[in-house]
Amino acid sequence: MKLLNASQIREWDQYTIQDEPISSIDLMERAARACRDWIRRQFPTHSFDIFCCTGNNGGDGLAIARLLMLMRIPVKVFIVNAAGKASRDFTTNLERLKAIPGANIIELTSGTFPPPPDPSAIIIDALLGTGINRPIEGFTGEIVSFINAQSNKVIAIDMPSGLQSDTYSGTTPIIQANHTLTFQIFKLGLLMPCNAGHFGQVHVLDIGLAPAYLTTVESKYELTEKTLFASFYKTRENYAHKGNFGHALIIAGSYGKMGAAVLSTKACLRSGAGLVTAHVPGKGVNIIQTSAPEAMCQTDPDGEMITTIQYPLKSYSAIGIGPGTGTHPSTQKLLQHIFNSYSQPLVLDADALNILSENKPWLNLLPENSIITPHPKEFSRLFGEQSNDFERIETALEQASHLKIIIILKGHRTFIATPAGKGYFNTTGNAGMATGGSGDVLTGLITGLLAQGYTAAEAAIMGVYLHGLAGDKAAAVYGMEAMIAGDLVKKLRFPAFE
Ligand SMILES: NC(=O)C1=CN([C@@H]2O[C@H](COP(=O)(O)OP(=O)(O)OC[C@H]3O[C@@H](n4cnc5c(N)ncnc54)[C@H](O)[C@@H]3O)[C@@H](O)[C@H]2O)[C@@H](O)CC1
Ligand SMILES: [K+]
Repeated sequence: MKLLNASQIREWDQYTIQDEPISSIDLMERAARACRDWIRRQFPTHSFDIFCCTGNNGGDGLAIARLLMLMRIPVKVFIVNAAGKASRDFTTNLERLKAIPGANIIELTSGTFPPPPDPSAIIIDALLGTGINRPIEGFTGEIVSFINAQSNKVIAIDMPSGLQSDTYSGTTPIIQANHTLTFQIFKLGLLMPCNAGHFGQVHVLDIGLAPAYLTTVESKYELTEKTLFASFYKTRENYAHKGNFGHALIIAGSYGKMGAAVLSTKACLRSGAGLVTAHVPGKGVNIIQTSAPEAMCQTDPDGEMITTIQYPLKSYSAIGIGPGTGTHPSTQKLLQHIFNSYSQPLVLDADALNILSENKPWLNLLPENSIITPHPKEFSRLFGEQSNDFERIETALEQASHLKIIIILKGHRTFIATPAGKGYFNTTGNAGMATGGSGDVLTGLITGLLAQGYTAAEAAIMGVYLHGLAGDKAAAVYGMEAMIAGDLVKKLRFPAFE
């Protein structure tokens, strides 16, 4: 699914209004009904204090208030800056609400604050949505602070008021919601970790915008969903043999960190690679051969770390380097040798990234379409400190296109930057994956996908998606706390496509 910016979303609304056709007020009603249904399902016994400004987000709030009242649910409506310029659909919805007997509508002007809400009431924030084009100030800002100071649950409609959908919002007054009911599609601002305290849990509500618009619109960002995965996925031929699925080499491990080599080798085997070889320190041979008997093993002349490769690399269709290798100068020298002698894409993680951050000019030696998988700290060590998450993904895109590599910025919504200038946010995975060895599994998996002939961008997107999916399956069995990286390997599954 493409991600759209605020002006594209406005265009999508207008497209739907003309294409369906549907009037703007009826589209608002459809959005309000979707919110009412969600709210009723989640909070069937609560009362609601609904805060509205006078634009279309406020119009949504008024329509939700009316729909809840019609179900005999207690609702209070507060209109903030009632004297401000009202949108047409806000005005229509205000008339409709006033026509309901017993409608409790309170207009708030500068300096008048509402009484504290009933402790069991839920606050609905329908102050401002995607129309925001400047920081919230003045009385509206004071109302935002008033809402944030209450201990009541807050549901934001479309966007938490004050939160920009496309850019960094800074430290101006912004609603801190427990839930955000956003319309039709994720917004960039609802994917950024720095905004997590504002959006809470995000629920995308289908308001029936015309799907045809999405096929015509250009977007820099996309979500990795099953349909995207399916568009890359290569079905296996009945007569295929192991030679069709590449030979992956995993260079990993050091004394005390052989687990990293085991995890990435096993994940590489589960990726579907035809053959997998693990290059490990001499003393690690028994560990690998016992725990991953399906893999072959090359041993380093050094017993405890990786220093030398004495065989030609060109017979390997993909190489993954870094899990648990350490950063000893001999390992660094080997890495430089590989950069200079291997021309196919590499997958680099963990200590390989630490080595790169100590030798930044080597970034320019990376074979085209190599894949690096930094977490935010590793990313800063490689490319400098960023002041916020929006800046970080922009830098990732710039560096991916400058260095002609794929950058996988790991996090809750892992971001994949491609050299073509496109960015993908992953939709699978959970906080249980924040555990040692999880990254090693990802490295092995992506290396194995590359070895099978998937392009670097495809391997990165599929690998990250499958890795998260395995995490979700592991969390369903063990819970987020008890799951460990080895469970990700066990739970790796390719989705079934009809
Ligand atoms: N047909 C449509 O366009 C639909 C729109 N919908 C709702 O409409 C919202 C967008 O509505 P609007 O474009 O009217 O915008 P908003 O309701 O988000 O904001 C209203 C107006 O406030 C002003 N404003 C901007 N920044 C401000 C600030 N910091 N402080 C105070 N005022 C500020 C602007 O003039 C803006 O147009 C969406 O978020 C969604 O909730 C939904 O009803 C679905 C259908
Ligand atoms: K809002």
